[in-house]
Amino acid sequence: MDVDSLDLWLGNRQILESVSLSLAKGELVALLGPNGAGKSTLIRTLAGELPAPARRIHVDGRALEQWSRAELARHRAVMPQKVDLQFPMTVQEVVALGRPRENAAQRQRIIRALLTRLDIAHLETRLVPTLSGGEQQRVQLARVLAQVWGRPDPRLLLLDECTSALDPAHQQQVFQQLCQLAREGFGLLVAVHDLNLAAQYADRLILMKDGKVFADGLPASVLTVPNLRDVYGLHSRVELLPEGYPLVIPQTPMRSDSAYLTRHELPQEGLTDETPHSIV
Ligand SMILES: Nc1ncnc2c1ncn2[C@@H]1O[C@H](COP(=O)(O)OP(=O)(O)OP(=O)(O)O)[C@@H](O)[C@H]1O
Repeated sequence: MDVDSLDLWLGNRQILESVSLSLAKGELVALLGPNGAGKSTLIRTLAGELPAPARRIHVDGRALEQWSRAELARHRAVMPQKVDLQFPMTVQEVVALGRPRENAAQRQRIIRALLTRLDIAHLETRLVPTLSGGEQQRVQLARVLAQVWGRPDPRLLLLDECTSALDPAHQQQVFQQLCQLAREGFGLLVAVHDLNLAAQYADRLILMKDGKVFADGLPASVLTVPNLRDVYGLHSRVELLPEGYPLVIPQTPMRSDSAYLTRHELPQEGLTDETPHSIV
């Protein structure tokens, strides 16, 4: 997938400005940036869900607007940030939604494989609305993966915060699966807030700010102290681990907003009337 100088307006607001990026097969790219930077909007635009100007987005060399909805549905899968399922459907039924026209035996094989990969095989017959937030997130990921599983190229996955509700062990497990998918030839663009998870697993990071690409490159070149200060307004320490990727240790938000206090500056006796509300 290639994006060339993409602008996007919603109503009278410009949300994306001159965004250019590429995503190759076999590549896991993490999309980073503060709240409101434009990550979800970019993912929805690349997915064909928001109307983009013509010839700005190419999938496998062909302009996005030349793909039919059915073609796109077969070749890319999208996991939105929020999936709120209220219907009393089982895990198996929800994952099967990702593969509606497959013959029953093959569909069952795919579902089993995905449930095992995402550590939810034991939940197969449970009703999804009764699951925990993290369990539901893994079910939705399995449903999304079912759409593209075993299908021919191009296989593109656009995932918007697919691990935000997961405990650290399951975050690691899901990202290991995403790396495995990249090795199998998928191209993955994954919006994520966890900088260290992104640094650990992504081949490349794209850091957004105010609807623009601020930095795009290897984790160690993107997750730098100045970049984190300029994009997030965050003081941080960054250490290069022996494993070869950076570790970000967030410190405090910038002092320009005097409402923030470091832990050592917090009042010893609990909150007082003088304590800024923003630390409550
Ligand atoms: N339909 C819309 N109309 C107007 N503005 C919108 C619309 N959808 C999103 N926005 C705005 O676009 C900006 C980018 O939103 P977006 O959801 O893409 O950010 P994000 O980087 O995914 O944020 P987060 O990390 O909080 O999920 C925000 O300022 C948001 O308020």
